Amino acid sequence: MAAQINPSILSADFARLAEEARAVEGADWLHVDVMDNHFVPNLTLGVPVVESLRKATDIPLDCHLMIEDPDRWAPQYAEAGAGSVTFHAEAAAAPVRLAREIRAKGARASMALKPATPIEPFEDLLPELDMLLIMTVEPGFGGQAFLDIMLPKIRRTRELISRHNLQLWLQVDGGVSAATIERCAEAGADVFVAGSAVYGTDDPAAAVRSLRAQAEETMARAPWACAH
Ligand SMILES: O=C(CO)[C@@H](O)[C@H](O)COP(=O)(O)O
Ligand SMILES: [Fe+2]
Repeated sequence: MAAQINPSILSADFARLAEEARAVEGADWLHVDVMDNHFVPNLTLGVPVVESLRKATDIPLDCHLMIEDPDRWAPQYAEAGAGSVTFHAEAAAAPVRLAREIRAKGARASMALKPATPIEPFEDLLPELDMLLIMTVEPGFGGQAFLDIMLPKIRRTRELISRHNLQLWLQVDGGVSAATIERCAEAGADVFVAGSAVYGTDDPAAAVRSLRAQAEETMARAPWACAH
């Protein structure tokens, strides 16, 4: 079973984003953290940068919107060229309508849960999504410590995906590194965001390959993956 590794550019050099995208050649997606300084206490980038990044790399863009009012703004990221658009459940007024609008624009629809947000209330929505993002840190910053207390939520989410026989990807985001990726894969994640664990190294592309090998080795013996 394939693991997907999505380097987060939040840990890259924003003055050299095109070069930093080239530095992770071979990554499955480029994770683009959009922050508005309202939903989270940090400000990063918006649609114009996504449009430029789209022209600068062939790696598909995985936009993680940590913004208020995604119902209004999220479709514009699909139009800007994002291959996947993640909105936060805590910020969306109408998540089903928003997921359908993102899909209608040709992008994969994804929803994120902050650490304190349970998965169970969203069980019936899962068929409307292509990916679910479980935050393993509080959103807003890279380089934070992984929250092990999120592992049960990853397991419960994987169980829901299996029970309903969904093709939903399960992404983890925050503190994912060589020290934590195996726990995430064992619990049921199959898409892994890594910012500081990739861009904090001398060879980001090698870090991507190494993380993917670790995740796939773990998935190969994980009961949930064998049941697929
Ligand atoms: O969305 C976020 C932070 O809010 C993440 O995508 C971080 O950018 C991941 O960085 P690391 O924890 O891997 O350094
Ligand atoms: Fe993110």
